[in-house]
Amino acid sequence: MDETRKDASDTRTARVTGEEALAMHAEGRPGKLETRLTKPLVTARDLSLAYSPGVAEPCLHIHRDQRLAYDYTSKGNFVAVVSNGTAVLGLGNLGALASKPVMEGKVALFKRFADVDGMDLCLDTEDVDEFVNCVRFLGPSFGGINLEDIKAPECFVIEQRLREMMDIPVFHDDQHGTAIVAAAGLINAAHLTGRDLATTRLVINGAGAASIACAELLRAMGMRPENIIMCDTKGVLYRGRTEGMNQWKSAHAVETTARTLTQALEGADVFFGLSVKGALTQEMVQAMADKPIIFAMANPDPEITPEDAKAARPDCIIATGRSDYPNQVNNVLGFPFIFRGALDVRASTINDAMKIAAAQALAELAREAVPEEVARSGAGMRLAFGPEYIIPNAFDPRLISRVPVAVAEAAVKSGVARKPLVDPARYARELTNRLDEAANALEHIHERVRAEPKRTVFAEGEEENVIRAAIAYRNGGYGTPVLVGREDRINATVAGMGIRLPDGIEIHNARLSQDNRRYAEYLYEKRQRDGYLFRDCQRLVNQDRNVFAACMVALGDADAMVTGETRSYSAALEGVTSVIEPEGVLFGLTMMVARRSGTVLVADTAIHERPDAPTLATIARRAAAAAKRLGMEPRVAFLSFSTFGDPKGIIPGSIREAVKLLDTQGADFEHDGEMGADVALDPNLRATLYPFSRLTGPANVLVMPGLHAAHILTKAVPHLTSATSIGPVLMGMSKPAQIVSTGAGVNQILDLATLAAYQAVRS
Ligand SMILES: NC(=O)C1=CN([C@@H]2O[C@H](COP(=O)(O)OP(=O)(O)OC[C@H]3O[C@@H](n4cnc5c(N)ncnc54)[C@H](OP(=O)(O)O)[C@@H]3O)[C@@H](O)[C@H]2O)C=CC1
Ligand SMILES: CC(=O)C(=O)O
Ligand SMILES: [Mg+2]
Repeated sequence: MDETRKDASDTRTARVTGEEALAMHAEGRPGKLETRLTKPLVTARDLSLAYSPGVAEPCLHIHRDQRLAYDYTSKGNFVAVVSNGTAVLGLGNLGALASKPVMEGKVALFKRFADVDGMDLCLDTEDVDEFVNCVRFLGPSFGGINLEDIKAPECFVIEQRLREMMDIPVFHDDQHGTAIVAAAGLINAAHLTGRDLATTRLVINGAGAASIACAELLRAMGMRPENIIMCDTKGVLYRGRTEGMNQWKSAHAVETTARTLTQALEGADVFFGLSVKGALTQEMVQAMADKPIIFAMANPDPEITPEDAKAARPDCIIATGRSDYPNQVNNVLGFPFIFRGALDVRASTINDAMKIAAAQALAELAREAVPEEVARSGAGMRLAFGPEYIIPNAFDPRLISRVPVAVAEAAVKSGVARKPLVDPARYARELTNRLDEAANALEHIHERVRAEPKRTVFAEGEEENVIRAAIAYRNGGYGTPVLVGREDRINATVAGMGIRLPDGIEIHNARLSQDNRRYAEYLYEKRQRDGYLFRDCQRLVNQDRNVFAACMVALGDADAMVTGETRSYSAALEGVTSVIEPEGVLFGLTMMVARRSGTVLVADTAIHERPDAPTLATIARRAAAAAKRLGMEPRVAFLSFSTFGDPKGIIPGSIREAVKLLDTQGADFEHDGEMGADVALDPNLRATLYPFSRLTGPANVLVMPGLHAAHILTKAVPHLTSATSIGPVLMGMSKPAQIVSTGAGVNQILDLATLAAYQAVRS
């Protein structure tokens, strides 16, 4: 993995270091997965229902009718990701155990992008019979089998035999997922360069799982076999070659005089790299036809970098398998959505019709006008159909409603669905609801900042977590971090971390800064009638890093700031607001990202201990506006201990007044209250007890009656559930400044630094 350098010509985004990747995997509960219960198991009654004796009922019903397993168990939404680690990405045979991070990652992607549950199974055998038996006997637990990173040619035999034996979809992702996504990209790249697939000349480097499947799918889509030349470690697969061959390679051997990749590429239209890092040279690229199409898909490092390919041939279209370059041709765009569609119609298999439908849906999506929230996310990328955007971005919210529908319809038409697809339009709507728009929006916020990088001050620059966050900020392409602190202290901390401070991070020592006088004068001008003498201002600028950092932002020497790790929230806020004034009502907005109920915004989580009615109404309006910016349709609930007058109390009075104020102001978003949190979040409860309530779904903006309740809710929930809490994000400052909670970790600091930078992008 490339480490830390980033220069102006580097168009890559979201870069991470190996150290960061290790830290992420080790943090908290190691790995990326855990099991979550979908039913309560609290009381003896729960136990009697979920386990003995109650569990006997579904067992007996399933015994009588196997199809009922889909009604009474997780089978229908559960996919096994199975590998023996013989071809882990492009890293080679790392063995079963070392493949586990990738397999956990695939399960995570299934969940994140298509709400498919999964389990990684790393099988410690290279024996085909053992592998096949192991998987076939596990079949009853799963609705589908996703084979992953098993090397050729064993993968072909394993998949074929399992498909014959099992009545659920068995899909080797590296073969078919890759082929589907690469085919979609090629359809569009050929269109852009005026090529007809029937006459296009393709060279594939690699003759393993992914390569053979790509060649087969492209043949099925109209490419001529003689126009596809495949190479492996021994060179071209030509007719008559005997060395290093097998029956799958032989099926793709062609009549040609070319013997090496270099010779094969002379005049070729397209290169597919499904081999190893660095296999394609600039000289080879220069020998290709006009407007060459280069898909360097080896992971984690491509056959050629986009920078090198573009330098050799500025007219090329280049794609890689990575998330940090434009045009990611990676099976992540395929397997989550293909299984989603297959599972939803209980397909017995994933056939060619379903694969082609998926490829076409992907290709068509890239050609459509890009919705605003996706278009504005481009970091140096042109997110309009063209050479830099031939395939949708993995975070495109339209993928979930398009690809599974195409796959499910193809399954029904080709006769492999065991459940009808009654109303495709309704199915598409249900699919959209499976995706958490707000969680997606966070990625778009990050992308937006990458597109307009900002100079952000990290006020507590001597702290290790702050330094780590600043490095991640810089490596992520969000802009230039400025650490406030003493250079020798910062360097000592960095040395203690066992790393070097990368270029592109600035250090400003508040005590020695040449700007101090300017900052002190600015502060004096502002505060002279609030009891501050000039020397007080000088002392504050010299000694209080929050004041110094805030002056940098206020005077335009930086775009945004983040602080708070070492000070109490109120102390940090006092320092910052002595320089940067609030605009209107200042409040804290916390984003609770919960898988089950979606994202919920909570306000005010930072400032007002007991907000009055006008303040509550303003907070609600501004929180609703923030929800809209995140792509949510706001449903605002004013929370209380009482619901619509029962029981009575003082606080509900001011809440009711706030609701009335919004009504008289003609607020253009759903709002209601006062109500308990359960009533707000459970529309069924509301429908039964309070049918007059005006909210049309679960509340997604919770306006809290006071700081006590807000603080307790947002601090307790992440510990009690799997929800993630981001914030409080300070809303209503006249310049972008964010304050983390005392003792915040690297990710929290980075999150708020990025959000501060985003506020700078928008202002
Ligand atoms: N972007 C994406 O979505 C995907 C990318 N890939 C990438 O494709 C690559 C191959 O994966 P997969 O097919 O599963 O693995 P396999 O092990 O099945 O196949 C690897 C193939 O690469 C060939 N190869 C290795 N080194 C070279 C070289 N220097 N020159 C030419 N050929 C070479 C091997 O040749 P030989 O037969 O002679 O040993 C073999 O045919 C990996 O880098 C992987 O990350 C895979 C799936 C998806
Ligand atoms: C993306 C993937 O599956 C691979 O590189 O193996
Ligand atoms: Mg793979």
